[in-house]
Amino acid sequence: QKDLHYVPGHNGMVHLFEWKWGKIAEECENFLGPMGFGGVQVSPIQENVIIKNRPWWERYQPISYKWATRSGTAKEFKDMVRRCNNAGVRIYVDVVFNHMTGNHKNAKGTGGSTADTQNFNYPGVPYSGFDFHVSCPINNYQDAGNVRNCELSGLHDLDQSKEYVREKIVNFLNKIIDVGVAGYRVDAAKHMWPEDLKVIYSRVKNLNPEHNFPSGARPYVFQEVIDYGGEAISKYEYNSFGAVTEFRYGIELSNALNGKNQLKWFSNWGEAWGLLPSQDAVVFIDNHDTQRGHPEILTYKSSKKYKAMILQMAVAFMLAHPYGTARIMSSFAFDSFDANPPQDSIGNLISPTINSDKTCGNGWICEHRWRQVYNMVRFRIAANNTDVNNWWDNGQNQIAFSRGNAGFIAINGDGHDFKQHLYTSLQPGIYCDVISGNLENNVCTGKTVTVDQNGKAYIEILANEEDGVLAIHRQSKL
Ligand SMILES: O=C(/C=C/c1ccc(O)c(O)c1)N[C@@H](Cc1ccc(O)cc1)C(=O)NCCCOc1c(-c2ccc(O)c(O)c2)oc2cc(O)cc(O)c2c1=O
Ligand SMILES: [Ca+2]
Repeated sequence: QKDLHYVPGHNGMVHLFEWKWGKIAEECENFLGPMGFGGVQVSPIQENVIIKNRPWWERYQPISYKWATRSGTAKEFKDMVRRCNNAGVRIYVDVVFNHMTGNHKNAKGTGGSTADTQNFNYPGVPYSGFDFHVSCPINNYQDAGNVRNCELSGLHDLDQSKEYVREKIVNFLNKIIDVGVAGYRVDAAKHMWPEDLKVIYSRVKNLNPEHNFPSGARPYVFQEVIDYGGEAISKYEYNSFGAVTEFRYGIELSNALNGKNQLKWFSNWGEAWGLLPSQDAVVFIDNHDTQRGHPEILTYKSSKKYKAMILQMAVAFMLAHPYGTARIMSSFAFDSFDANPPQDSIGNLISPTINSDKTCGNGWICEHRWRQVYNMVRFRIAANNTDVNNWWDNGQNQIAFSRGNAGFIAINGDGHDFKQHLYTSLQPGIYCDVISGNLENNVCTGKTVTVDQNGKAYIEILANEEDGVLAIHRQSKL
């Protein structure tokens, strides 16, 4: 019997990677709330070790469970959760409890804690040698025991089968629930035993009713299990007691839009492709790790405008399709794997500036502020609880489908024009295409689409157009 998890509105969440708490609060009030985004995944809130040059992955080396990072203080975090909840945007915390740090001489944390890492001593928790697995390297992904009980990239591996360790983790997770958070992203879940995770989650409180959650609602827990297939550990070991990140989603869709797969095959996209059950899956195109380690996966890194276009097409498809809970990556520009987030000369994070055209500056990409992205989040809201209907394709990479009688999308992945009269199943009327523009002051700033008395419309996406997508829905009707 699955817990009633509190599932975010299927209108999508955005990962505001490395944003400061105060800035997230503003973004909730000024943009995400008004645009209908379901939630925000924030970077780890627990104190991490300070590493020279401040690589982004220093935040994945905890030194204590104090809420003290470069994103802000405990007070700033609490205030951000309150403001985002009030704006109708839920907060999901990236929690790191598989491990602590690697070996660092004179280790110092972002909250001032010290640790004797060579001797597994973390007074800030406190943890000592007894709380860790004996040091061994993870070196065999065909051996489930090795992957769970040894050190991931040299990071000291906690033993979650120990009552004392469970107690420290559960206390950390419950304090987060107390301030109104809606759930967690569990980092490196693949490296922890499912039965230990099940016990830990069962001890976490229900969501705090003071933040208008349904009474008895359970935290929405989504677990990072990097499973492309072929390893001893499977994503299906984790989805009976929580949601799981579906890593195959981004790969398959990127392949299709990179021409290695044909879009026509996506007519049965979902479990039939070996993906997790829809209600257990968190889906995304790229994430903070794949952006850096997997060049074949689409990212904002638009060395060519073309790349940016097909990322948008992939995100548009993800948001138009009902499968899974969609997460959008919002990044900072980087030119090397380890690159630090935008920071000043003394290591303080520099927040994005918001330009008059709603885009971001200061080295932040803000994919969630791209018109094609936020408009497709609104499409997802308008199409909530409907299925994929009226699938059409041209046998290659031109596809179209409806979502009940609430929405209709067409995608041109071929190198030639898309010109078709198609049944949209929408009410007759004039609709604004939300990819090429907005519905503003009762005018379409982009294309208009006329749906006739029979629900049919002429759909045109020329090969040389900037966006290979056309999308209309019941909220974009004049
Ligand atoms: O590349 C990285 C960091 C990557 C990373 C960080 C957080 C994540 O959630 C993640 O998915 C990846 N870290 C760099 C640099 C590094 C960091 C620490 C260290 O002790 C040594 C090196 C790196 O080259 N790491 C080795 C390859 C990536 O191996 C890591 C993985 C990982 C990658 C692929 C998998 O299939 C998998 O199951 C786990 O997860 C982490 C989780 C962490 O919480 C902290 C980590 O350091 C890591 C992590 O090093
Ligand atoms: Ca482990």
